[in-house]
Amino acid sequence: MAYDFKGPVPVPVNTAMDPESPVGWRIRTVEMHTAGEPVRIVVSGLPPIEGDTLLDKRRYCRDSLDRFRRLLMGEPRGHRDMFGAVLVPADDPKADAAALFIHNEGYCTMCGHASMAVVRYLVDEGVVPRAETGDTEVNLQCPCGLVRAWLTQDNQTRFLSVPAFVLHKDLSLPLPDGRQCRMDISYGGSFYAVVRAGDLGLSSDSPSAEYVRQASYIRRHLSASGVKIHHPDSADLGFLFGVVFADFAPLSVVAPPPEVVSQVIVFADGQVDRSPCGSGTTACCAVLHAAGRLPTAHGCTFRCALTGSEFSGRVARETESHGRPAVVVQVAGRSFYTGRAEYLVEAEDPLGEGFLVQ
Ligand SMILES: O=C(O)[C@H]1NCC[C@@H]1O
Repeated sequence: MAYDFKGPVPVPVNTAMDPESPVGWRIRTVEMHTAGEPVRIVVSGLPPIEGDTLLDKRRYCRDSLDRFRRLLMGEPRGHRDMFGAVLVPADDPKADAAALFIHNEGYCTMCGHASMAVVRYLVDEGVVPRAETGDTEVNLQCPCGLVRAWLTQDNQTRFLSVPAFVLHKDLSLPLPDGRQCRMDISYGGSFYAVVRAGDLGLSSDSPSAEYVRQASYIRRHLSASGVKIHHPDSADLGFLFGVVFADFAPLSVVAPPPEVVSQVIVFADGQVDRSPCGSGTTACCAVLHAAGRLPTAHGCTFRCALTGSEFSGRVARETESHGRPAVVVQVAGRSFYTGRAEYLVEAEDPLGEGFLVQ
């Protein structure tokens, strides 16, 4: 499959234009999905993204180019649950390419489903030449760090994420009926609160709006109770990105390792993942491993309870992160093309910069 993007620096720069206005820019994208979750890959047409490191570039986009995120993610070009990846030159010499991730609220630090799509795209484009036999290795720099990935000959992607760890174990979450339920805060390239869906009365039949409501309750509770979320690598990584509602048995119960974990992930501003969420799966594996419930190398299927789409996940090895026990998790899935597009904004369009209906 051939697209217009060629080479490892995919952002042609038109410096004559005004980055303060989206009018006149022609932003080209390749549209994909991974396990049902959209990935709008921005391959060209954005203003120059300044910054020495990827985290600097992420900050620059947030502070100076956010109108482009809003117009690409918001309506009428996108929707509340749209997700994107912006390809930028890598500053890590070990990386083949780098990506920033965008969603309905901002810029996340890791994205498994989008990394899988970007890896396939980079190989199809020839940015990373496809191995004649066997898997093609692609090193993708993400804001959280370097992600090693492999594309198989039949276009499945698997990746090894950055070290994952449980930051807060066994926090107590008060429920409206006076009971308390257990919650962990776990890092899988982004921080997630991991709860058992059943403890909050949620099941695979529950509407997605109910998951969104409960995620917002959990966020409010964590923020009011002053739970600190920090990552020793960078202050930019230290924030709660989402909530994993998983169906595993209470972690205090002795049970065999799960074969299938059914889960729903809500992230950013009430955005609902259609996929099992690569970084959420990573965070979930770290919780299960820390609880002695997921031995190293035990393969597990992670299924999105809303769409039925699946990733496989397993702890590849134990490691440590700044003196804390951690694990390297491997996640695998598959991405598909859905189209390509060129987006523009007309000067007379009062809704040109995009919007979201609450
Ligand atoms: O796969 C993932 O990691 C993600 N999907 C949407 C939100 C997360 O970044």
